[in-house]
Amino acid sequence: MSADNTSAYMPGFGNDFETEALPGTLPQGQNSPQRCPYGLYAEQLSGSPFTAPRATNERSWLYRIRPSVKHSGRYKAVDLPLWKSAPAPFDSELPIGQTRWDPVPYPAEAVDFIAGMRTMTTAGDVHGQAGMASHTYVATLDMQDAYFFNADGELLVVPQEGRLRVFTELGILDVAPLEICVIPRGMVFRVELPDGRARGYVCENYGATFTLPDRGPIGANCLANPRDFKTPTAAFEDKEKPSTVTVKWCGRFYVTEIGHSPLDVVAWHGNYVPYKYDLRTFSPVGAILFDHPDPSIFTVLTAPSGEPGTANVDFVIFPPRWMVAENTFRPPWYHRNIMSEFMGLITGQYDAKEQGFIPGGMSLHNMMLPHGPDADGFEKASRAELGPQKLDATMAFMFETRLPQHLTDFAGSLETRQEDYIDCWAGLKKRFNGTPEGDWD
Ligand SMILES: O=C(O)Cc1cc(O)ccc1O
Ligand SMILES: [Fe+2]
Repeated sequence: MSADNTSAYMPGFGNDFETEALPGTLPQGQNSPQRCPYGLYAEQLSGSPFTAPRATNERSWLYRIRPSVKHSGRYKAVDLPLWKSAPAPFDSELPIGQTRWDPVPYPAEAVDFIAGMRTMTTAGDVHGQAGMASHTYVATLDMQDAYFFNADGELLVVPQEGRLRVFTELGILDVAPLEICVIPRGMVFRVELPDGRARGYVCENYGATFTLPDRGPIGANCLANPRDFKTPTAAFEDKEKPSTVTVKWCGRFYVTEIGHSPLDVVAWHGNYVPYKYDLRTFSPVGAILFDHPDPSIFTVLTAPSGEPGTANVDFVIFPPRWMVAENTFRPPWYHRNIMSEFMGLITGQYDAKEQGFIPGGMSLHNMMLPHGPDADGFEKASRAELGPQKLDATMAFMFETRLPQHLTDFAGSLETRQEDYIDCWAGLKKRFNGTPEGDWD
């Protein structure tokens, strides 16, 4: 392990960072000296094509004890049947419809962060590097001498219960509920569970990497500010022990056995990096006179597709905030959406669904399927006396993609699926009675 096995961070989003766990390990003024300091090997990890425009060009230079070819032997196929990849249309026999689940229970057998991954939805095509998958994870076992990397996309991890200690090639991320982290495509890592068990959500993004949304007329501040993103300083393991490296590659899994830790990067520089972000540092902007804006104002990170304004996937949150709009139905309006909305609740209550959507739970409102506040929510919001009101101690989020999200068989047959979810709208009455006031009795 590096010096003292603690995590430390550098602020900024998309920066060109440099960091060394031992002084004097980074070559200066060049990337590939004839011999690197300390006898380290130089290696480039590219997250974009070499020729990508400067604004989207991502790569890091890693100075490591062994080159990555030594962390990869012969691969053999392994099965992780609950981690699914697109295309998997109609993996579930369930007809289309609004869907909601209570939290996935912890399994009886001990599983680590990788074996504990359960795919709920898939969208797009992993082979075409477009689309995403929504997962929930339930983990009870540390990855000790077990390592993993995902060639299929970056992983945006949203802890809901229990902290995660994510050892990556570039350093250590300590992540707690109400924080998130992003692990880049191809980066080796392992996850420990300081609280013994952990549950949360993962967005696997097959497409272009997450970036900060443009703010337009909002200006240079608010929403997610770049300095609140934290990238770890270099940390390494110099560990000679029988170990496994599992790889996800085009939807399949392979394992290779090696005799040492692959987390052996002593120093690195570059902009292809893991990072974490505290959702409490998001500065929401909203309606300060009337009406309910589109939820895109709460976008933390967006992964663009090739089409302007049309995200491969957006990561959107619904954080604590003041509601002040006058003469306004304040919860989300009823709507149908070309994009597909997978939601989770980290803590508290969500204003459109005060009952039934519980922390650790999930919902899916797919392409063009109607949804909005439940009958109780509509009733309450339509009659509420409208003073300034704080929505407090709450944090919901959404993975919203331009592509339809297909349910997995696991999601469709999960025992915590609420078969009666649709009934939450049953009590919505006809109020139209031919008079301008309508019928509010
Ligand atoms: O469906 C949802 O609850 C998410 C959502 C919230 C909102 O404020 C507006 C639109 C929207 O899809
Ligand atoms: Fe919605």
